[in-house]
Amino acid sequence: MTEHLVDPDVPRDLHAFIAGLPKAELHVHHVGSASPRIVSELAARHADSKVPTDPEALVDYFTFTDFAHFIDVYLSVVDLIRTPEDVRLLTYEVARDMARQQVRYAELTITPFSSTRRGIDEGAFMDAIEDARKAAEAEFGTVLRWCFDIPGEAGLESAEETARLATDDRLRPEGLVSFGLGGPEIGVARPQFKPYFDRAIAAGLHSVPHAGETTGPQTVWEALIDLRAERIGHGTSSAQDPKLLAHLAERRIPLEVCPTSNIATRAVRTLDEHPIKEFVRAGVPVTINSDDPPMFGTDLNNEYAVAARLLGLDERGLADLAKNGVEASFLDAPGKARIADEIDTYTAAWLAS
Ligand SMILES: O=C(O)c1cccc(C(=O)CC[C@H]2O[C@@H](n3cnc4c(=O)[nH]cnc43)[C@H](O)[C@@H]2O)c1
Ligand SMILES: [Zn+2]
Repeated sequence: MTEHLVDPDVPRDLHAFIAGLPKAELHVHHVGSASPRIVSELAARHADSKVPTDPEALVDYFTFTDFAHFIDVYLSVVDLIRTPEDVRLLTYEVARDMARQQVRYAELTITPFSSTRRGIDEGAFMDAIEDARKAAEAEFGTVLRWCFDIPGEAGLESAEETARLATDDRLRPEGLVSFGLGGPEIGVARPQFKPYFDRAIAAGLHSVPHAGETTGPQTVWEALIDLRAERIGHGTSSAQDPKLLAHLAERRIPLEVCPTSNIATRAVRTLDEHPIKEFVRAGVPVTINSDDPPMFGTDLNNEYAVAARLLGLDERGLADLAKNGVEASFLDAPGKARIADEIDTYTAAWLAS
């Protein structure tokens, strides 16, 4: 258990249960998962960077005034990823951190445009993530899949490049399962990305845009209608629209909820005001995720502890939440059944002990 992340309002044995619970993570960013250990190593490799090398100083550096400030800091860490070897190191080490939290399966959101525009060769980039994926699965037992996302604020040039990298048969990596849209939402209308999502969907990818993180429920409707979203990244403002909640519940469209992220970027004022309870009450499938965990001073286990507190969950409730993540994933049916069985076996053994 990571001591600094122990929520005093959650019993210690529930923290211990969460720490051992097999989990799937569906909303977590590649660069945003770089721990102080990884950031320090990359910053030391590239000494001209303004990113601190001292893990202690990173805590202050990762304190954000608003979403725009978060993106500025995020891009300064992106600037540390300069070579295919940096890409491989980041990916492999992120998987190691996930395995320590009993993450069995993760869909990692990667922004290839940010790397290719900084001069990393596209083929070498794909080889680096695939090499790390295979090594991580063999060595840590964590299965990684990729979501390639458009960094919305970088415009349609980035959308074109992301769609090309995701759909070109010579480049498209084996682990790619979905297509997303990230970055700021204010001033970056979702419908303009429809042609790129159409191409990705035609190529067999699932649609998982961010929507309703920093804007209202209309953005979530646009993600559903224009981008044919199968899951919604965040979807926080959906709580403001009862018809939207009913639609998400009826169509079984999961929300990728990341509670601590929403506080860190000031999208929600306090955890107690987080709408996760409304989502559950409305019957919307809720999954728990960490988004950019070290940047937000959290990890997936802590997000489950936060959810346990906000939703009043015991071990069985937490196991159901973990199974929501498995069910909402893009794993095949035997893969889902394997992790769900593992969750049940673990929970039964825990309750019997
Ligand atoms: O890479 C560039 O050169 C570049 C230029 C202009 C704009 C951008 C971006 O907008 C990058 C945003 C980046 O942020 C990622 N991200 C991480 N966490 C979140 C989140 O909670 N909500 C939205 N976006 C997030 C996202 O994957 C983009 O890659 C880049
Ligand atoms: Zn995100």
